[in-house]
Amino acid sequence: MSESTAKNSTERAPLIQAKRLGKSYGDHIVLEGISKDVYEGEFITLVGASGCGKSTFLNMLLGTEVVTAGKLLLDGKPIVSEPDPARGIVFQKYSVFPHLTVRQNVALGLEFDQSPLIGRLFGAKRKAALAQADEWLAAVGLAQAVNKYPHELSGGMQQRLAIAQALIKRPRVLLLDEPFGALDPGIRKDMHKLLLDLWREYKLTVFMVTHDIQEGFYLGTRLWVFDKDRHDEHAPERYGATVTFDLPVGDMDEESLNKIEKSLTAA
Ligand SMILES: Nc1ncnc2c1ncn2[C@@H]1O[C@H](COP(=O)(O)OP(=O)(O)OP(=O)(O)O)[C@@H](O)[C@H]1O
Repeated sequence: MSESTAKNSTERAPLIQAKRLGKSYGDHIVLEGISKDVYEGEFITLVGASGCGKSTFLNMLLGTEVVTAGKLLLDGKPIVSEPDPARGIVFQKYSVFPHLTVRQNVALGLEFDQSPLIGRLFGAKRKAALAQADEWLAAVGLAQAVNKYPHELSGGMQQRLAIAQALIKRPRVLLLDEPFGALDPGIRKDMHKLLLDLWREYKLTVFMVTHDIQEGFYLGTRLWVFDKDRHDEHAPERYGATVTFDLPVGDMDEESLNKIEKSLTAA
């Protein structure tokens, strides 16, 4: 990984750049001073205490939260403050239409893109969208479930559906906000394998929030720890969190690991 990072930095421009990035809600500073370059194909896992701003960071990448300090660039340009097919997101909770089949739910992403006013395609275009949905459902292991309704799926299957919904739009950046938090350990393992396979096959750049540090180490090529590096006891909202550790996975020494675990349990 460190070798590829060195190669990246000499040959390619970063896909995403955060420059002194910060986010506040009124007087509440949530994030501050984040300066990072991320290259295409990296897999960043984000860990940190609850409420420290991990989801807020993902939402700025997605464009649903505006940047309030510094810059956040995609391909050298500020991220527009609205969702874009270049960035897909998968949440822990599923967002599906219960009255539509699995296939229809996945095709819907294309229908809304190509027909924003009514969210519906007809004739050959609709057939093509349904065929693409089937391809993505096969890629995530749901080929047998295309005609089922969401309530007929297990938790793991629903999360596979959520991933297919995001991927049908061919995002370059996949944002995952604790996608496997609600799944049993065995199912989680299957989902890890699926995610790694998809990441490699489609050369995705992934940002994934997790509360499970082991998951962060196992899946990521880089692990970011969000924490405050300055505190004001009398005004806790005066300083925001930043990325206090940026670790190439695999290069972890015991001292860093102890510091991370301490910072995660301290808050
Ligand atoms: N729309 C908003 N308006 C005001 N404050 C907000 C808003 N969204 C988030 N916050 C605050 O920003 C802080 C960071 O929230 P965020 O959800 O990003 O944390 P997190 O690290 O993802 O937490 P968790 O791990 O519990 O999901 C919290 O204090 C939260 O209350």
